[in-house]
Amino acid sequence: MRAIVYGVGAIGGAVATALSKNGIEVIGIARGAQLDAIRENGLRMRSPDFDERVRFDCVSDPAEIDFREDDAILLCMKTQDTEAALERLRAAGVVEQPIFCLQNGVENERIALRRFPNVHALCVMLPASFLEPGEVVGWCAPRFGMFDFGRYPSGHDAADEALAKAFEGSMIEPFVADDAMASKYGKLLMNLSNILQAALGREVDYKDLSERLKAEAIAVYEAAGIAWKDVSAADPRRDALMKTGEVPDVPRVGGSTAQSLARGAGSVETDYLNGEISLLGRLHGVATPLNDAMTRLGARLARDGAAPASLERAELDALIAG
Ligand SMILES: NC(=O)C1=CN([C@@H]2O[C@H](COP(=O)(O)OP(=O)(O)OC[C@H]3O[C@@H](n4cnc5c(N)ncnc54)[C@H](OP(=O)(O)O)[C@@H]3O)[C@@H](O)[C@H]2O)C=CC1
Ligand SMILES: CC(C)(CO)C(=O)C(=O)O
Repeated sequence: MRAIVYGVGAIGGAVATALSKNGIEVIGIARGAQLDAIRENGLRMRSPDFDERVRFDCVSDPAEIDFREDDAILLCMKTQDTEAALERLRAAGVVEQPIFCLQNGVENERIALRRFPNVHALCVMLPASFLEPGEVVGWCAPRFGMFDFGRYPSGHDAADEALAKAFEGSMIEPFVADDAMASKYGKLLMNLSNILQAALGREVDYKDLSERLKAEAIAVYEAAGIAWKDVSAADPRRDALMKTGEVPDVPRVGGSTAQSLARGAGSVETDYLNGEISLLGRLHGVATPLNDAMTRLGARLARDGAAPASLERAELDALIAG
């Protein structure tokens, strides 16, 4: 198998590192300063017990790749960038190769399945940061993280087995699962708080709001008949594989949404996180006022170019009350 890692940020960087170090051929697709840095010096990946620079081929567009039958395409960009990326894959002649969605939320698989027949869902349990070109940090050890994956919408096939083999013994633990989407719906419950952390910062207590966001989502799942699995800290697999630690001289800004704000990316993924709950709520007649408010807040913070932790808790409470 050859891995095409499309979007070499926090997750793509960790994946490219784990696979390259495991002897798998990797081609990254990156852009901007990240592409320049990787081409010049490779990618530095750090975690609480890991600090290495890996080198792998990196291109700026799928058109530069001579695609092969044994390629696995790993989508590692934010959801708002998926459609444009898939169009570039289509233009490059990709048709049958398996496309794995290593992304939060549950919409990427649907976006991909409109265009490609062979789509796989992958639940990413791997907290990582990408803040400087050429550098990615993972926050867990002894593994960077673990993945549940299988064919979309359910089941698994030879492509999943091949990807599991590629990760076997690597810094990322693979789990082939017939119900990977249940893990992804479970993961979405965690990601509903991304926007709270991005707006308020890591030091502020927002547990009460997290619980309310989750309660709305679970009510929506019940109304929609959606199955979900708990992949949070309560997942016993985490004990042996994923202990959160410190990385010397690297401050932790926060999750993927906070990092988008910190990098001034100009967009956040909130429409596909809290917005997914709003969408499902509207489709199934369940009110989701807090997720609605958080979706609006995400759009506002991105529009304003806000920094992470730019809102006081009292301001947020007023905004929710309003
Ligand atoms: N970070 C984390 O801890 C976790 C993230 N996730 C999920 O993983 C997914 C990826 O997140 P994350 O790695 O944090 O995101 P990042 O923003 O760190 O990385 C995505 C990278 O893809 C690049 N990219 C986007 N579109 C293209 C394109 N068309 N061509 C080339 N490069 C492109 C982006 O470039 P640019 O910066 O120029 O936009 C960026 O470098 C998201 O769905 C996220 O929610 C899941 C679990 C944990
Ligand atoms: C759960 C969490 C917060 C881990 O970093 C994540 O998935 C993200 O950052 O989007």
